Amino acid sequence: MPASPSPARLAAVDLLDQVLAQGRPLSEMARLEALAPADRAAAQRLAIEVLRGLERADKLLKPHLRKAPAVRVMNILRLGTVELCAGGAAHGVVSDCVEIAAKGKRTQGAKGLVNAVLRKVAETGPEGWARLRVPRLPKWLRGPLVAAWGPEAVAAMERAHFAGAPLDLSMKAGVPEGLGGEALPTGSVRLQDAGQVTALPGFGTGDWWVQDAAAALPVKLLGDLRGLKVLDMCAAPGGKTLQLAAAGAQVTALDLSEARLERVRENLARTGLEARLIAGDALEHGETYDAVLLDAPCSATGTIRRHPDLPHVHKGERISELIGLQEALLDHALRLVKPGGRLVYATCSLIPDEGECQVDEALQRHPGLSVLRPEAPWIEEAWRSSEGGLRLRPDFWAERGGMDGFYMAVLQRGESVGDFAAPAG
Ligand SMILES: C[S@@+](CC[C@H](N)C(=O)[O-])C[C@H]1O[C@@H](n2cnc3c(N)ncnc32)[C@H](O)[C@@H]1O
Repeated sequence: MPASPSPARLAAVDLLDQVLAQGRPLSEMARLEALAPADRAAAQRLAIEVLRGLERADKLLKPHLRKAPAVRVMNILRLGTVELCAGGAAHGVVSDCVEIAAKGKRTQGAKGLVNAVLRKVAETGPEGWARLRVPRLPKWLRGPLVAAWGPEAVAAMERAHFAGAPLDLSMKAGVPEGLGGEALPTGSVRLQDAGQVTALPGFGTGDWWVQDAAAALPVKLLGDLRGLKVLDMCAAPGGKTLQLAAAGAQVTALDLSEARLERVRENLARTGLEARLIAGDALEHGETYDAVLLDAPCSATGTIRRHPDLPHVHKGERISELIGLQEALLDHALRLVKPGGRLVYATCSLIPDEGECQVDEALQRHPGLSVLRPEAPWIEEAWRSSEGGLRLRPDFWAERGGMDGFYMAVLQRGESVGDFAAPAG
């Protein structure tokens, strides 16, 4: 009887098929639910490592393949190559990959190929790996980013994507005993090799939540929120809702997706924080607030170091539609904030059309609108952009382990923006 391959490796190949053959993101992982938590975490980690190193793996495999094999066979080979080049024990990796091929009707015939190719990769691959260039972003994204930030900055971003990301946590109050990690100047706690998140001190007691250090900054720009009525206009999965609630605001968390809002509900329950939840289209919401946070839907290109599947799942086809939605949401958010109140506009995008340009254009559309210069000891001058916002990039804080790409600006409305006429009925 053939030996069973490791469940984590088998699931990692399924995940790679899902992303690279079906164009579905890693976050849709229904099939992983049957796995033990440690195997699920290992499968995700392996799939992420392969996606980060995909360009190198394909270059190393090419000389050993006379013609391109079926996608699943290629994904088995990619997994084996990345593991071997990261120092994985050749015997275990090769025999597991052969067993994964043996398990599938359409891959059984490629068992011999998998065995022969991975044995060759085991001999010379690890040395060749280090000589290959840092994997590049796909053309649809690289072009606009080079135009915006220049070739050197984009090369630095690619190095940050390839290096991956540490785990950043936002604290509800103090840091729980035994958590360890580095206290970042912006207030987050950073763990370099965290392992299983649910096993860390303070998870069960809801003392913190996972949130990239850059993603934690837009809420900080809203200032003192104690007792204020605040709208989180695009709230799910809720990292910023938790921050707003922990800062003492009376929070309304709104999101179009009922399913994603469920994640906000779970996060509130775990942390013991409170917010009013509304599922619906923010463009139809008509209440006014002391402050509004608009963390708008976007290309999410700032999160590629955590989500290397993203450039394979999206090819930029939705960006112009997203830019239109951001503009409509920003105009509407201005009507929902009381005159004199603050609105923070944010996106986890590296594309200026979704950040700097949105604010520039809003200033032209609304003569009563101003951008407030954010002031805080943790703000670095290099982060400031000309229209008054903050631009964060994955290549910043390189010595500390980077940060997600983000854009954020604090807007203050005057009287002339115009109020929202709630739909009748
Ligand atoms: C960038 S995510 C928000 C992340 C969230 N603020 C956090 O920190 O966890 C954008 C969210 O906008 C929601 N969304 C998209 N269009 C919307 C609309 N018209 N009204 C309300 N929410 C919308 C999406 O469902 C998605 O959850």
